[in-house]
Amino acid sequence: MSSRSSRSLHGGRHELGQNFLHHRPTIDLILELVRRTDGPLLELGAGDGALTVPLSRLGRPLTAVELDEHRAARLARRLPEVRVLQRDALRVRLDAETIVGNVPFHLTTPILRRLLEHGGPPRSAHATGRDQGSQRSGDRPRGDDRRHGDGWRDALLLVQWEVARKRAGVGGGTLMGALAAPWFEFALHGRVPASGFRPMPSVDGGVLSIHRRESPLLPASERRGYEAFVRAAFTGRGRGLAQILGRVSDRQHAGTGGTSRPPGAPHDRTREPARPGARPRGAGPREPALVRTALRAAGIGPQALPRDLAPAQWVMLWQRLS
Ligand SMILES: C[S@@+](CC[C@H](N)C(=O)[O-])C[C@H]1O[C@@H](n2cnc3c(N)ncnc32)[C@H](O)[C@@H]1O
Repeated sequence: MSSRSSRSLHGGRHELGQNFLHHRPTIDLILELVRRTDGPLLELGAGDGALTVPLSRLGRPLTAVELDEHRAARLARRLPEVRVLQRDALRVRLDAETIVGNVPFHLTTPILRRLLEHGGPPRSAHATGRDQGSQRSGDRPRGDDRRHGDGWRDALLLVQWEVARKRAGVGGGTLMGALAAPWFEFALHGRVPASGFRPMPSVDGGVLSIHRRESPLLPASERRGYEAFVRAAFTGRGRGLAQILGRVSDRQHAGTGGTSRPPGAPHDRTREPARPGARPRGAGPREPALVRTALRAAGIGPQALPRDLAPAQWVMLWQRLS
C-alpha cells in the first residue's frame, strides 16, 4: 500500500480533521495576511502542504507541524528547505513570530486556548533543532515543550466560520474574547465555502487573525485579577451589568477562582502590587452607586450585558472597580 493511502497511527482522515484546502482565493488571502507580518513562521497542521508550499516561498524560516506521520514524511521529502516536525500541534512550542494554520476543526478551541495562554513576550530566535526533533533528523514526538516559553506575535488561522465570527466579536463578545482583549486583537478576514475543502466539511470556514498587542491595555501583573473579574461578570446573576457587578464581591475580583497566569507574571499572587486605595480582599458586594459611576464612565448602560462590552470598556470597568 502506498503511503498516500496509509492510515496514520494517530487516526484516520476524519479523526485527524483532514479537510484539505484547495480554495485559491483563501490561500492567496492567508498568504497576503502572512506577508504583513514578520519573522519566522510556524504552521500547525500542514497536511499535504496547501499552505506550506506557498509559505516556503516567502524566504522566511518555516517550521511545519503535522501529526500524520505519512504526510509529515512526504512533506519533508518534498520541501527539504522546510523544517517539518511530526508532532502534536497542542504540544509544540509556539515560538515563531507568526503562527499559521488551517487547523483541524475539532482542535480549534484547544489551539486557541493555548495560543492565548502562551502568548508571552516576543522572541526573535527561531526554534532550534536542539529544542525540537525534526522529521529530517528522524526524531519522534516527545513530551510537552511548553516549559521553554512561547513568543508568537501574530496568528492567522482558518477555523469554522461560526468560531471565527465569535472570536472576532461579531454579534456580541464572548468570555474568551473579553479575557484576552487587553492583550490580543482579533479580526475576521473572510468566509471560506465548505466546498473549498476536500473532503468537504459540514460547515464553512473563516479566516481569523489574532495580533498580540504591542501596548497591552493592562500590565501582565493584573491579568489574574482582571480574568477573575471578567469571569465573575460573565457568570454572575442579574438583569444587567449594574445588578451583576453589584453582586460580585471583592473575593471574586481578587481571583480566587482564576486559573491562568499572565505571561511572565509571578506565580505568587501575594507579590502583585496592590492598587492605591484598593478595598481589602474579601469585602462584600459593591456599592450600587460605585458600580453605576463606573458603568457611566465607561459609556455602558446599566442594563448592558457582558456580551455588549468592547475591550476598552472591560479595562475601564476593571480599573474603576478593582
Ligand atoms: C484541515 S487539515 C489542513 C491541512 C493543510 N494545511 C491544508 O490546508 O490543506 C488539518 C491537518 O492537521 C493535521 N492534524 C490533525 N491533528 C493534529 C495535531 N494534533 N497536531 C498536528 N497536526 C494535526 C491533520 O492530519 C491534517 O493534515
